[in-house]
Amino acid sequence: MVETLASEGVAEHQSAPRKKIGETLLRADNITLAFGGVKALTDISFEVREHEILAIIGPNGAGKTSMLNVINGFYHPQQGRIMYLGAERRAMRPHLAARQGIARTFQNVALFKGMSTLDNIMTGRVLKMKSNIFQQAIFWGANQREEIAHREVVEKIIDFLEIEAIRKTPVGRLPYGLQKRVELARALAMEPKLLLLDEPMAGMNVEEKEDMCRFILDVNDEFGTTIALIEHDMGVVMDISDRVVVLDYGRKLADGTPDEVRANQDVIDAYLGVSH
Ligand SMILES: Nc1ncnc2c1ncn2[C@@H]1O[C@H](COP(=O)(O)OP(=O)(O)OP(=O)(O)O)[C@@H](O)[C@H]1O
Repeated sequence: MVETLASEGVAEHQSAPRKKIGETLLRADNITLAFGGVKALTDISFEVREHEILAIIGPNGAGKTSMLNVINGFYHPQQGRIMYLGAERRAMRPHLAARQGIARTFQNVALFKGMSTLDNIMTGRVLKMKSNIFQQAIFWGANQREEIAHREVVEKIIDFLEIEAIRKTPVGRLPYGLQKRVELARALAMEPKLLLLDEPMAGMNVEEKEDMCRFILDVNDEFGTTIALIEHDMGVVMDISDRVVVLDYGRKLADGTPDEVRANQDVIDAYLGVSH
């Protein structure tokens, strides 16, 4: 359910400058994406700046997930282009986008349920591994050193996200909030420049949401990771975002700071259901 902009906590929020936002990391220029007769995105342009937390919001079906799928190369728009790290990005597959530093989590947790937390997070290192599985099977010398280096990165992330206690637990046995945290850990294991989070708080209770908010802010602060997230909880969006892009029926309705977006009449109308 989409909450209204007047949800609890929003009115009191004062956005305080926390950090220095950098240059444009990624820019979407006039993106149009259609599935047959359904236009999911129409002429969408916005940018994601280094070190910021950008929220993409909008009612159900507004095109938010489609936009993330365009950014990570899963969908190829019929029109428009993605500029990334100062250059136009050619059509690519998600694993190539991942190699370029774009990692994501999914609306419904997408983990290997029978595998442990540790092994799931290690899969986030696969694209960074130099040795192939045959070399790893022999496991000596350089391969051993590489394995140890990857483990060190993963151990740091486990420590950072406070999931030591569940490192050996199969993720299918974990409560939903912790599964979401493991998915975040796996995305972080890719050491992304741009982290895409699709509804990171969906289905969580208040306490789990507070934890996830804290981890998102910490990742952004301590690793300097740029984050673009989709979230329906307006209290969360207004509290943690530097900027907000609002989509509605596949079109961009507004783009600005939380305060600007909150005061935008088109946004208020869309959320209060004024007819178009
Ligand atoms: N693979 C697809 N095939 C056909 N139509 C699609 C596909 N993906 C998305 N759509 C359509 O595109 C529109 C935008 O969907 P999208 O999932 O991007 O919206 P959303 O804002 O993420 O919605 P929600 O908040 O419900 O997740 C919808 O009308 C949806 O039905």
